[in-house]
Amino acid sequence: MNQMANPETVKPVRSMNAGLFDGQEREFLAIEDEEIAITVESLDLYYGNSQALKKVNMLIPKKRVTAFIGPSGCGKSTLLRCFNRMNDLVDGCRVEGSINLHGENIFAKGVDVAELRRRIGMVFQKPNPFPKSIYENVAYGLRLQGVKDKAVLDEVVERSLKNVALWNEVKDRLDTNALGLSGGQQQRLVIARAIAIEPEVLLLDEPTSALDPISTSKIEELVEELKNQYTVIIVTHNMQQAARISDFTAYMYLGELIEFDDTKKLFVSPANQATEDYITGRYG
Ligand SMILES: Nc1ncnc2c1ncn2[C@@H]1O[C@H](COP(=O)(O)OP(=O)(O)OP(=O)(O)O)[C@@H](O)[C@H]1O
Repeated sequence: MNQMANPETVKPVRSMNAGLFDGQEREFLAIEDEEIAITVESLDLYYGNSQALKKVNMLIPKKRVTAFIGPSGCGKSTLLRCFNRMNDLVDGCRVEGSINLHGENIFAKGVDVAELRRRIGMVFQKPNPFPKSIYENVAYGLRLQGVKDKAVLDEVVERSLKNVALWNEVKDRLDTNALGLSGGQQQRLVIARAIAIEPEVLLLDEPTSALDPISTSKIEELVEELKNQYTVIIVTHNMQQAARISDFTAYMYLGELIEFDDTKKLFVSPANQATEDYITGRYG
């Protein structure tokens, strides 16, 4: 699979998808010009006898948003969960191949998985705040690291909540239970909890699919901000969302990476017929 389409094979812009990019006038990004955060090489993953990922090769650019799209069951979440070795928790799951995070193989013997998960934060479809105060949710990771200084904790809690645009909504009730927040607020809180410990990468697994449109657009705006500091990888079923917020998109099908490219390029001028069928709604 070629990571990038040959410019000579680029077809005329399809008007149908071009509309998704109104107001996004920019040059196509080329993976070759990007600093790479994660390198996936020849990755196979099996759940028991069933193969869920097949020889996936992929470069994830640093401080960009990369979206994984594809039909249900194609392996998007499985691949995402590989990056912080969440699949280790699944009985009978086995991987072959490698994933390098800034040059280190995360599957190598001796890798500290807890430390890996500190470096690679994850947010799930359903917001999962702890049944603790708003403050303690954000301070949680730092407390685990042994930070006790109240001034440090206060500063990080405030900064993290400001970064997710939640501070003004909660600053007067930091001691109340986080479960009392709305779903959209909970999801922003969970993202604040993830960034409080300054991960390098943020994995977002369909972070807005349980949210209303207003909360969804707040999270999308937030993702735009987050990429200034973090490498963001997002699984989404929503192609408009991928078009709105991602820089690069990976289209997966039946465990294989079919196409990976600049998002706009992939949507308006895909190199692969299977990608085109999917993004134009002809799939299935
Ligand atoms: N814990 C598990 N045990 C066994 N098989 C699994 C497990 N998790 C996923 N699978 C299988 O692996 C394949 C890929 O699933 P995965 O959830 O990664 O796909 P997906 O593209 O994220 O799907 P969706 O969009 O529906 O969330 C599917 O065939 C699924 O049934």
